[in-house]
Amino acid sequence: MSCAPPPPILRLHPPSSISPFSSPRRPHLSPRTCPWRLAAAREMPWPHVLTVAGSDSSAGAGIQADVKACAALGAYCSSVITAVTAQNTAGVQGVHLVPEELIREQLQSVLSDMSVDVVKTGMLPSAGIIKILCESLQKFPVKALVVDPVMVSTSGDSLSDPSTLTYYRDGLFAMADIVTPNVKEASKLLGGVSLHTIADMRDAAESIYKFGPRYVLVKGGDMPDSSEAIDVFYDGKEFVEFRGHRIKTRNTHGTGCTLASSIAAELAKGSSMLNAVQVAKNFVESALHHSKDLVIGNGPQGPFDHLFRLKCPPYNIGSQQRFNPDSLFLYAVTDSRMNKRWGHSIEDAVKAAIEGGATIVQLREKDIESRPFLEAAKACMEICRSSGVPLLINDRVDIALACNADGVHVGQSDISAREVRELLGPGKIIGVSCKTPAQAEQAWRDGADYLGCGGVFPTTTKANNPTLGFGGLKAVCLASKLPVVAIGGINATNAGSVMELDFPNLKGVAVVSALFDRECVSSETRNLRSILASVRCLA
Ligand SMILES: Nc1ncnc2c1ncn2[C@@H]1O[C@H](COP(=O)(O)OP(=O)(O)OP(=O)(O)O)[C@@H](O)[C@H]1O
Ligand SMILES: Cc1ncc(CO)c(N)n1
Ligand SMILES: [Mg+2]
Repeated sequence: MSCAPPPPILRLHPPSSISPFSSPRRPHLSPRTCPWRLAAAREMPWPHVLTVAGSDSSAGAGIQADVKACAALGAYCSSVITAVTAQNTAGVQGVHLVPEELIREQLQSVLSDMSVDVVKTGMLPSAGIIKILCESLQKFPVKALVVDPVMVSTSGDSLSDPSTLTYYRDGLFAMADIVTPNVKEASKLLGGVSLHTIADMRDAAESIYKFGPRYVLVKGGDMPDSSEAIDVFYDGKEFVEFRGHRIKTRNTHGTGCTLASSIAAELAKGSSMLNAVQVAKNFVESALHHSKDLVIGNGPQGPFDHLFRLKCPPYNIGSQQRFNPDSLFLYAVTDSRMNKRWGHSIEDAVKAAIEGGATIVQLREKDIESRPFLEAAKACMEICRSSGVPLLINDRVDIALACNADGVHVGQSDISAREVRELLGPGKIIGVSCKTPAQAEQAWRDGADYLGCGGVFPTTTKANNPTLGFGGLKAVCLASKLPVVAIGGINATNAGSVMELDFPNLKGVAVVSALFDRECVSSETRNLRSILASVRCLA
């Protein structure tokens, strides 16, 4: 079958009413009327954020920041430009508004054709522009709307007309999933109240919530004299304080735009709001950290590097699958002493576990020298890659980096998941051993992918490891926003009872001695897998 390519964009007709450069109206095509869509055998959805914002000539904030942040987080970003600003690291020198009809036209062009998941707004400089946006969103509803009510630049220059306040409060906010003012903007929205403390930020979030958004995040980036950058989140019932390290740097131009578009990107990828805000907050903090010493421009406030992860060594775009929590179903954790006892090499043990149906493997080698460990890890990587089973390394980030493992598992006394994430980059899997709801919360905040919770039963594999029982496991599962794998004393006799607990985020069991302190690792694994499968199907 031959597929016609998209027609070229021709400008053969007389100029339209909008500007001498605009092309004639072309019909808005639906997928069914696009012959070239048939060319794709398997269509892959691409999370899509549309930013409706102003251009920043210094490219640290505005549309330019939004496009970079979305790209860094794996979302496509289209843009409707509301204004063109002349800015640099010293401040805003000029602002020119795009004609309202052309803004309407841009919205129509993108929203009618491009399957936008989330709209994020930045600089909406006039009341008329907000009105046009509300109308367009009514015509083309999207999954979520993130409103960053940009009013004043950090340099103190005004970026919106005072008449917009009413249109934000009485129009756009009611359509918004989240509104993200900084303290100055929150104050303006509330008629000039002064905000100095966290308690003030909470009060402001509560008042702004009354305008109708589903969530409010009052950002504290500009709160003076704090070693932490604290943002206050409110969902109408509860407050959550998002606390991060305050990075000492002049390069904070565009943090607000970046935070809002990162939230939008995560929502477009399917995250919950709380998770999206946490990922966005971590992303801004990491970007500032990696950019703190960069120098661009001579003014007081410089841009930062949204694409810092491209410079991180293990950033292998496309080489890894995204973490699939179902891979925790039967988690095989190796132990060198057990292997020695049975005369197995690490490679043989891993091969046998995979043959028997292990769905993820962790090398937990506590008494082996670094060099032979790395050699074995490289060999295990080949085995795991060829079978599509992820391989994680316990604790040793250096070994994981050197063998390009799929991730690292850390305990409470190892370096934190946040630090591991910094070292490994975004594409790797990070697991954390947790015994309490508080540890589970921290692991999620630190950017981990899953929790190992135990010991569920008494175990001899790990010394001084208190037993949690089903009660402790339940408490962690209920508190955890991450998938959980149960560990500790699990074997063929009791694995079924763990799976029968049926907590939604309890994805599987991790086993050490039940597989590796045995002569035939593959048949032990096969047996355990069939026990697990008799309780729960692996999706
Ligand atoms: N120095 C810093 N270190 C760490 N995080 C910061 C720092 N400055 C701001 N942030 C964080 O960046 C995010 C954006 O908040 P901020 O208050 O700076 O927004 P904003 O004033 O709208 O930014 P801008 O207008 O410059 O784009 C928040 O999560 C805030 O906590
Ligand atoms: C265009 C634009 N949007 C937003 C901000 C806020 O940082 C800015 N400085 N410039
Ligand atoms: Mg801002």
